Amino acid sequence: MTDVGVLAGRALHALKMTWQAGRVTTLLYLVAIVAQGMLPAVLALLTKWLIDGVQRSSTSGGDGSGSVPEPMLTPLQAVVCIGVLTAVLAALPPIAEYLKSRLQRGVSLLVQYRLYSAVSRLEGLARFEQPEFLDRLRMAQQAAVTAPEQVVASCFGLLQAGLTVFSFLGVLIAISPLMAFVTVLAVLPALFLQMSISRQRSDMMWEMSPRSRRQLFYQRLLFDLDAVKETRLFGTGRFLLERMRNETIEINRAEEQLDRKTVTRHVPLSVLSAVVAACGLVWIVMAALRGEFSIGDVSAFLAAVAGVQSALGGAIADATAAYHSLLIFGHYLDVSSAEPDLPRPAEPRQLPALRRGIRLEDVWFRYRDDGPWVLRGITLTIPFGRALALVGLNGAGKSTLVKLLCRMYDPTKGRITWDGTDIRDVEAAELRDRISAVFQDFTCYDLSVAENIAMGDLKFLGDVEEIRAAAEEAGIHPHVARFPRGYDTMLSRVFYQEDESGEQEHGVTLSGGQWQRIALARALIRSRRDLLILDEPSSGLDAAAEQEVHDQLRRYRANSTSVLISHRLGTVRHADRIVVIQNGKVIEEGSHHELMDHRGEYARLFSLQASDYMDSTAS
Ligand SMILES: Nc1ncnc2c1ncn2[C@@H]1O[C@H](COP(=O)(O)OP(=O)(O)OP(=O)(O)O)[C@@H](O)[C@H]1O
Repeated sequence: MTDVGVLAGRALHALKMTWQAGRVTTLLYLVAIVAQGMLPAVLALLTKWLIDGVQRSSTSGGDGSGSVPEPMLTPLQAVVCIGVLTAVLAALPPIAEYLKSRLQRGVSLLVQYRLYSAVSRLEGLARFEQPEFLDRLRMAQQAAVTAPEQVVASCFGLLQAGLTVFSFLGVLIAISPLMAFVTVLAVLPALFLQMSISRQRSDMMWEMSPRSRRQLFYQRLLFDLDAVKETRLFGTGRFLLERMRNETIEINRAEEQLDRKTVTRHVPLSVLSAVVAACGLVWIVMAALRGEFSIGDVSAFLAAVAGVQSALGGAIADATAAYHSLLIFGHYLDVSSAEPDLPRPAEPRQLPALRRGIRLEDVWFRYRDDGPWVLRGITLTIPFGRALALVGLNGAGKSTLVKLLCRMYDPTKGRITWDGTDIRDVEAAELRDRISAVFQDFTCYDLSVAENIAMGDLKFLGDVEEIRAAAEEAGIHPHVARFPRGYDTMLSRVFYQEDESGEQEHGVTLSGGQWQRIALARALIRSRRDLLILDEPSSGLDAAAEQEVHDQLRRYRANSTSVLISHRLGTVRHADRIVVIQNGKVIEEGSHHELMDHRGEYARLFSLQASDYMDSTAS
């Protein structure tokens, strides 16, 4: 159970955000809530005065005598006030609703912006691979949209209910303290029951949240475009559907149990509350018949019992909603205040333009403290102005090494230097600004061709010449030239684009190889960077295209510092230096000819691939 102090802190935080989202709106909303909370009791009091005034006039001929106390207003004044206040009370709900929606929109904007800014401040990748963080992030995304507004709405709802209850009790105490006591007594049993049930409901929702997350996961697999392909082919749709159904059944079962408990306890307690209220009514009617209370008092009592009961019911519902929202809001606060995942240098150093080279010195790395070592004491140099190739079997650690070069993670042991400067002493953003890359698992953005390419360097967004030059270097320009709207063509299956007349039209779907060229163009538009990383840049290309892209890249890489990873050894043979990695260690290093003469792993792999081609041509 989360502690009350923590929940109060979160509620204050949510209220502060609401205030920041719109001060005037918050104040107006508060006024509307206070008015809505107090007006019913004021109306009950006015009604009592009206009835008492009418009774006095009818029993004493208007001379003001008799057992009924003299009301503060004449019947006419009371009627006018009742009319005006009833009109105000009728107008308030839509106004309050409008103010609430306005606040909700402001808060959502603020909260979402803060959440996603906090997520973008995480510079490394490690957090995004922790299931616990991802779960929290998912809950925080949910919370970002709904929780603050729910917390605020619930807090204001509680305030309104509290005001209604206290103002009714105030009216009753003025008539008779005993009557106020009977009213409270009548609602107490139901109140305790609701409190206990609401706590159990919140706990149940919390316990069920892992199931709800799994339910969402299966749901997504059932309509996600990439997943649908496999679920159709492998026929796994029904299997996933069943799993989703089972999660839902379990959640429903827990809800059903609690609902049954609520009904079986609620019915007798509600009856008890009604009996106490009825006894109170009998008592007050008897007392009125004895002349101890006026008819106005009886009417105020009836209004107060109904008002207090319904307000308390509303208050409990609001408290339950607030409790649940505050639990979820905790995830938002955790994520938005998450510490940086990569240690920041106390006094960041400037990164000089690369002149000598990048060096890995005895670099050890594992993804988790309890995981296996992926890199085991790698020492190698990427010389300035030279092309280095990394070669090795699947899982050898090549991509991991590249991620360390970009400082997506820090080495567990050892260091990486840039002309002698440890890259941990430099701001990660400054380091990355010096690097361009095509990753093995590059991103396909549902954006236009031009935007997809300019994502490599946003200063070229809108610069048609630069975008086209990068596309030509990557060999995608001839394809783009055939697209209906050239570089403005949307590359998406899930979004439409609008033509000049505002009509929606389909975008273009690219092949894997075409996407790879777009990713290459994105890396190439990031020109004049110190280091170019190419992790399998041509794996999806046909043989002729691969040859063409590599010839192009060779010209592009001449005299610049680059790292190329490829399983096609024919494409790495021209590199100035080739490093062979096996099980996270460098086992061979040299030029293509040196390594072939050495007759080690590289020579074995190269001959294997070459013989494969030879066999194919021979047969
Ligand atoms: N994010 C990660 N978390 C945990 N382990 C990982 C992660 N990424 C990679 N690994 C593990 O690290 C090892 C090296 O993976 P890496 O991707 O660096 O190999 P690679 O040489 O690039 O392989 P390939 O040629 O298949 O691309 C593998 O055993 C892999 O399972």
